[in-house]
Amino acid sequence: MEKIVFVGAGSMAEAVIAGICKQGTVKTENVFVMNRADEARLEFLQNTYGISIVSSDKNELRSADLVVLATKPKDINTAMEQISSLVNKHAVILSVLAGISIATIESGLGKHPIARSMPNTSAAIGKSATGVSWNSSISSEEKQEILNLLSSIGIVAEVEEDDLHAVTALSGSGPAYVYYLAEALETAAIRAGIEQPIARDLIIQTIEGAACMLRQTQEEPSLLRENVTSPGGTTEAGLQALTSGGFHEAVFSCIQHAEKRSRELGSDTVKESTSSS
Ligand SMILES: NC(=O)C1=CN([C@@H]2O[C@H](COP(=O)(O)OP(=O)(O)OC[C@H]3O[C@@H](n4cnc5c(N)ncnc54)[C@H](O)[C@@H]3O)[C@@H](O)[C@H]2O)C=CC1
Ligand SMILES: O=C(O)[C@@H]1CCC=N1
Repeated sequence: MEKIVFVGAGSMAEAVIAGICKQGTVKTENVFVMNRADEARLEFLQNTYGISIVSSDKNELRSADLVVLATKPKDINTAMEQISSLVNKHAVILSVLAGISIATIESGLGKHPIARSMPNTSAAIGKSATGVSWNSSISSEEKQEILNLLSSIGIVAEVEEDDLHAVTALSGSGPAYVYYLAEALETAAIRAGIEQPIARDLIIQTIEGAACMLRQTQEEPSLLRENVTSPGGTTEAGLQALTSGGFHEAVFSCIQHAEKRSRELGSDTVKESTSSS
């Protein structure tokens, strides 16, 4: 896919742009970006990644091979109204929006080949964990091109469309849970007397080391946990505190609430488009 237009120029668009530009997946001069109103933001992306800004007549959409939808879910109906008459009828559409169904995109833009994906912000360093599903109009060549593009920003799993809500809860939002854990560990470490920069370094290495152990050893997380946990030792004492603090219930509830919210984002958008038509 030669020419790519990003509709929406926020954090997720930047993470994908950074990933594909760094990996050399596409030529930067063939990547265009537009947003609602923030010229300074577009200039920042242009200066940082060497990509181009969509012109005021949005003519680039007419010749785009791939249009990436990257607005907030609440803004997608308006965005689709603004671009639908301009988008090249052969263009593949790649959505990164939480909750928004393929059917909603088809009703906004017509019958295009559509890939609905859920990456995460680690795309910026080629480490996204992305889920993707397809509509029936997409060809196997187009699927392969999207898989190549998404693989350049991390790992990709093809899933049923309905499972994207759970994928969103798990790996779309997932980096935030890990950062939240890092914040809590750092606060606790400082309270225990460790200097902040030292605490930060130890935490980063601990998270990275544990993730690498999971990948490289291919062992069960429970076995790796048991290997750390000496009977009557410090880890056992720490884990007991997590268990009695409701750790499992909290994690279960976290994923459940995030998944539910993803479903709501989709149905809010459908309601909004029905009430405005
Ligand atoms: N931030 C994250 O970690 C992730 C976000 N997502 C999804 O990515 C999408 C974007 O999220 P963020 O980048 O965080 O949001 P953001 O608020 O940073 O960016 C949204 C962008 O859309 C633009 N926009 C709004 N209306 C527009 C219109 N009519 N035409 C053109 N551009 C328009 C805004 O100007 C802004 O540049 C969301 O749908 C979210 O669900 C998916 C995975 C992870
Ligand atoms: O919080 C959100 O709704 C988006 C989707 C996944 C990550 N951020």
